[in-house]
Amino acid sequence: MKARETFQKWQQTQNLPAYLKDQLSELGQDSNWVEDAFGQDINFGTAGMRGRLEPGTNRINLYTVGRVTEGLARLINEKGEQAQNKGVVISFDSRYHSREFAEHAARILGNHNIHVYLFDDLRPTPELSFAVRYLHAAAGINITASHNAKQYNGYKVYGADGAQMGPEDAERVFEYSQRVTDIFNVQAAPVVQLRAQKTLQLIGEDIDEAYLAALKTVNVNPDLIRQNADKLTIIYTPLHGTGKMIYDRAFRQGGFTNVIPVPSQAIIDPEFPTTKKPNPEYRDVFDPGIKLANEKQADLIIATDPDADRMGACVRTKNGDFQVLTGNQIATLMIYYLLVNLKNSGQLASDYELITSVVSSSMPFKIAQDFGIKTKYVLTGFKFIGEEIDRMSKTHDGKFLMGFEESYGYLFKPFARDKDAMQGALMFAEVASYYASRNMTVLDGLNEIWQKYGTSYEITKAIEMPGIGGQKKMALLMSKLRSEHLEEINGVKVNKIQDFLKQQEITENGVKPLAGLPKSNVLKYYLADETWLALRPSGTEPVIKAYVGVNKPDIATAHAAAESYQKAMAKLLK
Ligand SMILES: O=P(O)(O)OC[C@H]1O[C@H](O)[C@H](O)[C@@H](O)[C@@H]1O
Repeated sequence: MKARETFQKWQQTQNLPAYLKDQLSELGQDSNWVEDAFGQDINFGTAGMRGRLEPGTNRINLYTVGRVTEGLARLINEKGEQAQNKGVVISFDSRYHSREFAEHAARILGNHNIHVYLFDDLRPTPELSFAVRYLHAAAGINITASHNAKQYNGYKVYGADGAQMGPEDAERVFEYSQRVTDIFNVQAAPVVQLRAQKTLQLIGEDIDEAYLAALKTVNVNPDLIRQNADKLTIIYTPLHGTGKMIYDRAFRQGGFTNVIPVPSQAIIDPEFPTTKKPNPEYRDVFDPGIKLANEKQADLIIATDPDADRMGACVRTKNGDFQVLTGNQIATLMIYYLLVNLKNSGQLASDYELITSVVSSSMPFKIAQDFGIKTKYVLTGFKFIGEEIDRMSKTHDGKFLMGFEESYGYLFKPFARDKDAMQGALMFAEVASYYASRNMTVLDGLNEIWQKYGTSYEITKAIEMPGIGGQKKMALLMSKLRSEHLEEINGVKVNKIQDFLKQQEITENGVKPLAGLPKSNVLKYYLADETWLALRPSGTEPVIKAYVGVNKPDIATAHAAAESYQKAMAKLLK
């Protein structure tokens, strides 16, 4: 059906809630919006479905949530009674309509006789991942748009292993959802009936306790933490979201006794009023934390995004200012600390494995290789780290030590199979304790690592290309660059190009197949000066991402080089 016809059908639908009707008449004035919102069905990206909270088949609303849940329900029904009884765990974040969508999904699954465990209140994404495994459920759903702006919501789907569904399963859920002929008529059973039948079960504190018990296993040197607890004051912000539900107990039981929340950001609020985007990548989200840190003379601020899967940190510099660390820098500090600790305690084994994405820093890999452990690259999306952990657990080939992505995602203990900001926060606080025990700050620690391994510095830039026009532009740019086989960038020779879509590796000696990873629209360039560059359209936001990683003798040179490469990339994307 054409976009306009579908739009008209929505306009004529009687029972549409008033807020959607209002949005339809307001936004529907713009024909580009109609084309974008109704021209296609919203599909799975890097981390499930994500879109603006608006009417439309390419948006997140009660109907698109209903349709995809119906797809999941049919898939589970097809697997049979055992899968139905194992059930689905559902959680939600602090966004507008999150609870409503979660309950709607519960009622649709219940209508298919599928057992549902519904969290009684908002909870972190990693806790949902943990709960799927803990309850031996068949699947999980989380209603969240993670770190996106307040206008967004989303739908993450998990498999029985607790990882977000990989592309094949997600494709099946999508396919099944496409069999729904009337998006306005997906059947949902009444809550009272589902409760009476015991098909719908509420969960909450019971899972919190189990998750907290698991979180106790994350820190590797509790004595060190205890001995240095007084030296460390941590300011913590949940950025108006789910971290609020668990952080206090998690830090306290870990031995971190001086943790002070940022009051204005510890209010659960779908407006995210203190930020433009509640994303711990950005300096402005730390502003209230910096103010508090100055009052309390704290050197470290930890932030978790609204669904508490991303963790970021801001640290005091020598001149008293504050600096936001990149996800790569945080991961570098963490892996170095972990490996030093393993070595010092005589537990370092060569089958430990570090997993990261092809667009993350090469520094943690350099460190891991120096300590003689295994390393593995996967595509962007924590589900691929989840898949690799699953492979290891089945084959016993490799022992999971850490997974990370430059996008502020870390995991250490596989009781959760998605990035876990609570694990990240506990580990980073331990890293800070380690340096405090040596009368150093984490920035001193980073400098020490750079002196040993050389300075690596990465910048990721996201260039906005919204709507269907933006999608077309991104596709054109990628295919143009793909065909160009650039020989130099910014005056430096390109030694190798990896094309993850064509699965080819291009060097001056010709074209070789690139094996080992599924197809993905990513181009990666390796340059003669140890720089790598990558380009890919984001799977969670309407942006194209340009990644630059340089390796230089010192940080000032590295900064300058990375900026200059970013400018060169921006020109390529004109
Ligand atoms: O670059 P994108 O496709 O937007 O994805 C960026 C990140 O988004 C989410 O946080 C996913 O959970 C991550 O796995 C991913 O790295």
